[in-house]
Amino acid sequence: MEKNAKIYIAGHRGMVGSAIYRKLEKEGYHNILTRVSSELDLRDQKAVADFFEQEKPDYVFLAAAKVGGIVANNTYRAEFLYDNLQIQNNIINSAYVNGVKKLMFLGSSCIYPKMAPQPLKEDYLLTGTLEETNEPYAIAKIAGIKMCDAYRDQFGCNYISVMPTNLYGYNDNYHPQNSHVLPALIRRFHEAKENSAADVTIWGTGSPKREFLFADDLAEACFYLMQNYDEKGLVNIGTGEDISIKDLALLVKKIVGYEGEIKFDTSKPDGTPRKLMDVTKLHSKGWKHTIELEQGIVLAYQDFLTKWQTASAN
Ligand SMILES: NC(=O)C1=CN([C@@H]2O[C@H](COP(=O)(O)OP(=O)(O)OC[C@H]3O[C@@H](n4cnc5c(N)ncnc54)[C@H](OP(=O)(O)O)[C@@H]3O)[C@@H](O)[C@H]2O)C=CC1
Ligand SMILES: C[C@H]1O[C@H](OP(=O)(O)OP(=O)(O)OC[C@H]2O[C@@H](n3cnc4c(=O)[nH]c(N)nc43)[C@H](O)[C@@H]2O)[C@@H](O)[C@@H](O)C1=O
Repeated sequence: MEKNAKIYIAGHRGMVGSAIYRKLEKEGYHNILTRVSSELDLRDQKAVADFFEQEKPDYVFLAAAKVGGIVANNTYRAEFLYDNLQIQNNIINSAYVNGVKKLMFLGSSCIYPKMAPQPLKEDYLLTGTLEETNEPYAIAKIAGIKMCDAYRDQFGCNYISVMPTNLYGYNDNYHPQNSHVLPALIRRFHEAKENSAADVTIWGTGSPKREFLFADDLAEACFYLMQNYDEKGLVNIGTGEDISIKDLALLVKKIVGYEGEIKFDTSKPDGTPRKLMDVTKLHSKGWKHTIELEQGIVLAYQDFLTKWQTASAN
């Protein structure tokens, strides 16, 4: 990407989009195009077509999506399917119509079958049944991969698809029900410490395993792959290491400094038992993560504290 290229980050206010924005700024890119959802609803086909026709971006990072944790995915099933299909269809087609040089589509590790062998290799896509709680979201993400591939096959578009593992970091969503596990635990342990609560309840059995990548590391990978990867199909982005939800809870508890007990609410879903990424392809392209889990949680907790204190002061 040339330093004066016009680069559109869809979803620049979100956790991932804001990390990509910081990375591009740090690298000296100054022609970054952004719109918040209240200015441009990416589900609106005409609005997106007009925006692309007017702005003619050179490159696109597609990091806008309806996103949430296991309960949000399972509750807002229609929105996770409709919004995500609309957003990605509108952007990918408008990018083609307006001659975008390269586009990156962000999927998710939930595209893989629930019971796929571990670690998850890219060629396990579409080899089995999906996890029920996030099937609508996963189907939208699989359609996004296939859109990019079909536009490459038929029209020669250089559109690439990356599949991040579970993410956390600055600007995360700390909603008590709709967030992902890591921000949810940071908030719950923090509030329990502040209120001297005797125990903290976490969802499910604690036995599922998840892999976590700090969003700024993901942004580094996205930037690297945008310069060095031009292939059809998909590439996993992760660390290649995972942890049980119970051990994750113990780690967050330690970092936050909470001293009470942990309880499990087994009426809440566990979801996929394990989704460890095979990162062989990513490493072979020349990129590896740098922020380890404990260090990342410390950074995320500091970010949470800053925003929490700012919010309580207002
Ligand atoms: N968080 C995670 O653990 C993971 C995320 N991903 C993927 O990474 C990408 C980014 O996720 P993340 O940053 O966590 O999500 P966030 O929820 O933090 O950000 C999503 C962004 O999408 C924008 N958006 C949503 N709906 C619309 C709409 N209708 N019109 C315009 N903009 C819209 C929002 O814009 P605004 O702020 O202006 O409203 C928001 O900034 C997504 O594709 C997601 O699927 C993949 C794996 C894991
Ligand atoms: C990124 C990814 O995110 C989702 O899939 P998920 O990996 O299951 O995500 P999660 O972070 O919500 O949960 C991980 C595990 O943690 C347990 N858990 C414990 N306590 C809390 C808790 O308090 N909140 C949440 N959310 N989970 C909790 C929870 O029961 C589960 O076993 C999908 O959106 C999917 O589509 C997707 O792409």
